[in-house]
Amino acid sequence: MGLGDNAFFWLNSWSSTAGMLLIFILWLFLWLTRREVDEAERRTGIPAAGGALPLLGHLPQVFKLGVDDFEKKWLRKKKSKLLLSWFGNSPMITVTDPEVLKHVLVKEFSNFHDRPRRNYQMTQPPINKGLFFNHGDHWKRIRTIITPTFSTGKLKGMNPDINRYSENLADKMEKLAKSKEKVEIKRLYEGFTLDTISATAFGLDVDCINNPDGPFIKNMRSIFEKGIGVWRRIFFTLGNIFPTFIPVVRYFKMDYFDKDHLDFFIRHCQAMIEDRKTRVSQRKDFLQLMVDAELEDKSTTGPEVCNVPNKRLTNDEVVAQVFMLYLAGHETTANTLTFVSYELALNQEVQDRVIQEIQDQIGEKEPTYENTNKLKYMDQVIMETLRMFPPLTRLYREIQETVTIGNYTFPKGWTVVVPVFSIHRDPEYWPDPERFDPGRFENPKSTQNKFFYIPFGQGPRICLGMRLALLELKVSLVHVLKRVRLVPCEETQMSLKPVTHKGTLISVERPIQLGLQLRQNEH
Ligand code: HEM
Repeated sequence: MGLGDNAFFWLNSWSSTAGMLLIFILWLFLWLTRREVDEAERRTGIPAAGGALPLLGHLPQVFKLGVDDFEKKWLRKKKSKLLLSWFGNSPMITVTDPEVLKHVLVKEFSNFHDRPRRNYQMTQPPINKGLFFNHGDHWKRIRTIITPTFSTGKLKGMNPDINRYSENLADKMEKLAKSKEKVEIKRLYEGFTLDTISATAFGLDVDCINNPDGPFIKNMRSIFEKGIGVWRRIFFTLGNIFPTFIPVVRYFKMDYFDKDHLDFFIRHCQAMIEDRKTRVSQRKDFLQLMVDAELEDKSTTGPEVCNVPNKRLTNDEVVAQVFMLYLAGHETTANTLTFVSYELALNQEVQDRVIQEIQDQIGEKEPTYENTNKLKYMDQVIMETLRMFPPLTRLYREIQETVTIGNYTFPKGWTVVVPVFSIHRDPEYWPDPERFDPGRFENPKSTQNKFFYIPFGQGPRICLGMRLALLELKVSLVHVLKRVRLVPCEETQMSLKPVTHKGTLISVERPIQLGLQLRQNEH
């Protein structure tokens, strides 16, 4: 054997040894992962999805199937209503059992009161002081302070603003109907919800429907519509999957929202707060109510002492709450109006009944908080739409302390996922779930406190703006349906498969287009 042969022999045997070592390491990792999964199943009493990979967990399956189908596949396979899975190295417990959900969202609330802390950790101040991101005593204090700003009396005070912008919306739709233009319906509703939230939050008259290029509203649109860009998306995904990556996101001051546009909003909001503090204002918008709440009790210590039930909000906290109202109240309501309109266009007999009810109950009067309460069938239509298209498709909770519910153990620090969209389309609770049928809600009690219907969440962390949203939805629909009939056009998809895997908010692949017909020609 020559020198070259020798080298070849060593190289050959080195590479086969390295290969063996690699296989062994891979096997070891797989074995350790398998052991971790077995141990987690044993500890929690909850079956785990198969095929977990080292480091990645079930991510490859989630990317391949979409998160809802991934969960459905394994829940079915394991014949279970709870499922364990790993997103990277974050353990998740998916819960679809209404009985267990009752405990998670209400009965054992003290153990599940927060959304995962990574949401808060990956959002920069002051925006992370908003109610949605807040946790523990901070959340409790802020929720207590701002809840009265959504009282029945305050909502009634906002009714005239909602009517004004609904009227604008109906005018615009009437014009479009006259010119026989088909419309991308969500664009209109987004303008309407931005107008309404600007008026109710700030007292700002932006008239986004007719004047979409005003500086403030252009800025708000940019915050919500610009998207977060590739790099930020990568950083956030990594932070979500590997919590150890969160300090990197924080170090680079990565924010979910575009910094320049956000700074514009913060400056604007702070100037308005200063103005409201120095001038007596008659306005009863959210900004004023929050500034008043801050001034109500000057005797208490600073808000940093979170377990003191004081009623003071700092300027930063007021800014964060107002921003959050935009964030939580804009897209959710616009989406719901879009899907209601889509279903009414496709189900003309339902639309006829809603129109008849408006005529019977409201007639030529202005829609108000009181008289819209009489629109029982419209309620059913809205409820059924929220069943089929819940704007928030998933809820998340972080487990505070290890707790046992029935036969299951929920370990501290793990995340509970509530797949609202899947629960709302589960045939066990909703026969023929793909069919739009407002009749399901004929008896409103049939779904009250039932944890298989949770479009606004449930328990102490339920949507704070629920009643405002319902008022906005009903008042605007009254104005619109008095003037125009919603009809399908050539571009309207006859069946809609919502997208639920691109984040928590529901969306559709292609924008929904509808036709509009003047109602005055109907008689
Ligand atoms: C149809 C419209 C809406 C739907 C379906 C909706 C749904 C939801 C859901 C599912 C949650 C999470 C609940 C949970 O985690 O248990 C939530 C939270 C919240 N929503 Fe809404 N929402 C809507 C409109 C609004 C509006 C108009 C506002 C205010 C202007 C608002 C303000 C909030 C706030 C502040 C939270 C956070 C509550 C907390 O963490 O304590 N929402 N909403």
